[in-house]
This record gives sequence, structure tokens and C-alpha cells, in this order.
Amino acid sequence: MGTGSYCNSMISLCDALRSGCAPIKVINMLHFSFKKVNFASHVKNVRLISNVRSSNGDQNTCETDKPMSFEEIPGPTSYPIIGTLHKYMPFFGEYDAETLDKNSWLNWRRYGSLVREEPGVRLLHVFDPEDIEVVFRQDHRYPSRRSHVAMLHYRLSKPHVYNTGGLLSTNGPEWWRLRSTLQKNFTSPQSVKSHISYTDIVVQEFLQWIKEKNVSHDEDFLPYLNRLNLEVIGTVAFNEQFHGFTEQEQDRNSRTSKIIDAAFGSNSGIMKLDKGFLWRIFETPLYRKLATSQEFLEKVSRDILLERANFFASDKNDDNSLLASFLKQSNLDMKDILGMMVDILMAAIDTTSYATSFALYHISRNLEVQKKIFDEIIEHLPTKDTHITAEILSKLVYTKGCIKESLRLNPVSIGVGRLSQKEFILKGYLIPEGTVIVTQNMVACRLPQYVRDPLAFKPERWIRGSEGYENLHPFLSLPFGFGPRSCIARRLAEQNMCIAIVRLIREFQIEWKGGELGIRTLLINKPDKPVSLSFTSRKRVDSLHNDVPF
Ligand code: HEM
Repeated sequence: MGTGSYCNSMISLCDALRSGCAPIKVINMLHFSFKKVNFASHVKNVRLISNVRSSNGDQNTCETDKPMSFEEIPGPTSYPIIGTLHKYMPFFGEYDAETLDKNSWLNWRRYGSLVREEPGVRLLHVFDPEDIEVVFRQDHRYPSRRSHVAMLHYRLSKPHVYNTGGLLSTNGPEWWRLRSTLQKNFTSPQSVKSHISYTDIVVQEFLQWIKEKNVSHDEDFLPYLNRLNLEVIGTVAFNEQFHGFTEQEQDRNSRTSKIIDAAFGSNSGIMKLDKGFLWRIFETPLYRKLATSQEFLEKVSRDILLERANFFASDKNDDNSLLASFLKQSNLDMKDILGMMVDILMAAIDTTSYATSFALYHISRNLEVQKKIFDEIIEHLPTKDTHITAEILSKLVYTKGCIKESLRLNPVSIGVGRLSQKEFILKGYLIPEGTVIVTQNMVACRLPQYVRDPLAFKPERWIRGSEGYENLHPFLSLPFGFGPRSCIARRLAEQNMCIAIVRLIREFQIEWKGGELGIRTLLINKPDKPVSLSFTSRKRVDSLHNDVPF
């Protein structure tokens, strides 16, 4: 079979994967493609070199093999000045800037597991978890990312408001000053657990609200989840109630609605602005949108901060919000804290809502899985008014397996970005300093060479001791990134998702009513269609089957 038919078979494979073809059919197609095609033979040669180096235990100082240059890495043709940007041109280019997963599939099937691109920067896509591990092992004291470049520009242009670009966009020692100070309260298990009871209260209010609204599958559930996650993060991070479930706050001009819009307005422009440069010359509409969104989040944060700062000045409070802990740090000033508050509003709402949407999507399509979650929940929350505690959460092993499995199939980010800070050798190629590296975890997580039956939703693969347990490569699924630069709120986000899912499944039998759910990548992976769920009260299900305790 020639390259043409290889491409065709892989195109059908990609189409099949995206269109929700039965997983087994897709795997068969994959095996067929692998069997018939000599998969980019030069990549194999490079692998040999890399293996020799690995067995010597010293990748960087091999004297006999001269590393191949970065330009020799397979990838789309790069032209002077425009590099590979032509691939992203509307009408002509075959890549769509909003379907990054599709572009990655195309790259992987054409060029193999290491792909070079030059869309204005030196870019390397890494698909193999072994290589992903090598990338992260290079990590420096201050791991860097090249992202949020326009936001960095915006914040640095307002030195009276911000000291830095904030955690998301700052690199180097200044990033570490912020991170090392802020992360104590974000990540310590004790501090994270201290937020369980408030979060549970907010989630129960949310349940009450969606019951009153009689939410049906004709509505998109995502906006509901946005409100929930703003309310949760408001309470946990700022001890602020936004009252997002009230009639008044549902108005599109309310503070809640405008924060959700501004968070999305900020996030959705970041990636396109990172790729472009015109905003450096004049204020483009997209840059303006980013600036307006940031201004609104700034205003909300400033109002809360001023009120709280006065309150804390009295030193008589038992507030355990993150903001309370920030205000006690002597090496943070108000500008640092304001920047972090804006970062929290930007980073918390869409991420958790998309991740929860996809988890509900998988759980509601797999009623067997849902039954197992319900059985586990009912064992630990025998009545609806049992409070969720840290001890209960620690026992919900299956539910947590579902969250991990959903994040494997549908991570919020297609992979993790890093900026190399010194040259290193990967698969026999010399990767120069300053290369933008994107680890392609989402694609790798759907490949049969790394995961058994990869497109099936099988929470058991994460559960040690269960029959379906799989010892997956530790660098395969990295939904929260890796190392000191990983998501600062990982534990909190997982906890919030778990509490929401537990309460929803405890209350309702949930069914998926939409078609196959794909992704649209603006910065993170948003569901590409409405999140269409039907909620049937367990009371009703119970009276039908009469086998579930209440
Ligand atoms: C399910 C929800 C979430 C997912 C999947 C997620 C994922 C990620 C990922 C992949 C990164 C980049 C990590 C890396 O480069 O190694 C990141 C960074 C970050 N996340 Fe999250 N995140 C989530 C929720 C949150 C929440 C709730 C907050 C805030 C309360 C938050 C705040 C941040 C911040 C500030 C960073 C930048 C950290 C740094 O550069 O030091 N995230 N997140």
C-alpha cells in the first residue's frame, strides 16, 4: 500500500474517531494501518539512535553519534518568513486553528511521533510518553511556558495595577516568587480539605436550583455548570457569594453573568493572540476584547479585595479562604494579590465546567458505570443529607476513577506546553534552547499502543487491584500538567468535580441525549455541542425499580 492509501486509511480513522464509530472498529482500522505501512522509516532509525543513547545512560554526551538537526525532524514544509503558517490560512490551509486535536492527528499520521512546525516560532509536538518524560526531565528550576503573551503585554502596560503578568504568563524567578508563596494554601491537603463543607453546601444549593428550574436536555447544561463553578470558587477562594443561582443574577447584565463572559472573553482570545503579532502594532478587536474582559475581572477583584482587606485589618476573623491566606503573606503586595485573583477567575470557571461536562457526558452514556458510581455513593452517603467529608471522599475510589478516565479521554488541554531552556537531545535530534514544545497527551491517550481499548470509557483501568487495572505510562495522561509548573489548583479542582458529580448522581439518574461530543479548542477544549442531559429524580427511578435505599 502506498503513502496515498495510508493517508486515506488514516483519514478515515480520524473521521471514525471523531464521528463516534464503535471503538473496536476503529482499533481494527488502526491495526490494519500499522500492519500495512512502513511507518515513517526515518523515525525508526532515529529511535535506534535514541535507544543506543538511552542504554548508555547518557543522552547528551554521546561521542560517536552526531545528533541530527532540528530541521531534520519530520514536519510540514516550512517557507521563509511565513514558516508553516500557510497551513492555518483560512480556505487554503488544512489546519483549523480551533480543532487542534484534528491537526495533531494529521501531524501524527503523516510525520510520526515527533513533529516539527514553524508557525512563527520553533515548535515541536511530542506524542510518545517516553519522549514526553524526557521533555519534562529537562525541566529547569523555573519551568517556562510561552503562552498568554498578549495578556502579559496588557498587564505589564498597567504597572499601577499589576507587578507581573501573573502566574499563568510569567516565567523565571518572578514566577517562582509568586508560585512558591501562593501554592502553600492552594496545594496542602489540609487546606484543600478545609473547603469541602462549603463546597458541598454550594453544590446542594445548585441542585435545588436545577430542580426548581426543571432543567431538561433541551438546554445546554454548560452555562449551569459555569454558574456552579463561579459560585464554588467565589466561596473557596474569596469567601464571596456571587448568588449566581438567583433570578436577579441570571440577568445577562448581572455581575455573575458578566464575570462568566469576561473569563471566557479572556481565555478564548489567548491562543489566537499568542499566534498573531498585529496586536503589537495596533489594538486589534481581539486584543480589545481581551483588555475589556481583563478590566472587568480586575474591577470585580479590586472590589472584593478592598472590602476584604478592611475586614482583615481588624484581625478578628475565621475566614479560611485563599484570599485570607494571601493577605497574610508578607512578601505579597496588593498588586500581586489582585493579579492572582484575576488569574483564579480566569482559570477556574471554564476549566472545571468543561471537565465536569465531559465527565457527565461519559457517565451518562455508560449506565453500567453510572450504576457502579451510585452504588458506591449510596454506601458512603446513605441519606441525602449526609455531609460529604474528607474521609468519605477518600473512599469514593470508583467515582475518582471515572474522573481520571474522563480526563484521559477529554483533557481540558490537548497537552502541556514548555519552552526549552537549554538544548537537549530527543530521539537523536538536537532540540535547541527556546523551542516551544507541546506534549500531545490527548492524542497519545487515544492510541492503542499505549492504552488497551483506548476509546472505551473504563474507570477500572485506574483502580489498582481491579481486574481491568492497567499500569499506564505515568507521562501518558497529564490533565493537570507536570512538575512545579503544574496546575496550582489540581487537588481543589478534582475535589470540586468529585463533590458535584457525587451530589448529581446521588440525586438523579442522568442520561445523555445529544450526539457525539467533540471539542473546539480556543485555549482549552470546550464541548463543541450543547451538553444535553436529562435528569430523572432517583425517587422516580426508585419507585420504578424499588431496589434503592433512600
Ligand atoms: C479540571 C480543572 C482544571 C484543569 C484540567 C486544569 C489544568 C491545568 C493545566 C494543564 C495547567 C498547565 C500545567 C503545566 O503547564 O504543567 C494549569 C495551570 C494553572 N491552573 Fe489549572 N486546571 C484546572 C482548574 C484550575 C482551577 C480551579 C484554578 C484556580 C483556582 C486553576 C489555576 C491554574 C493556574 C494559576 C495555573 C498556572 C500555574 C503556573 O503556571 O504556575 N486551574 N491548569
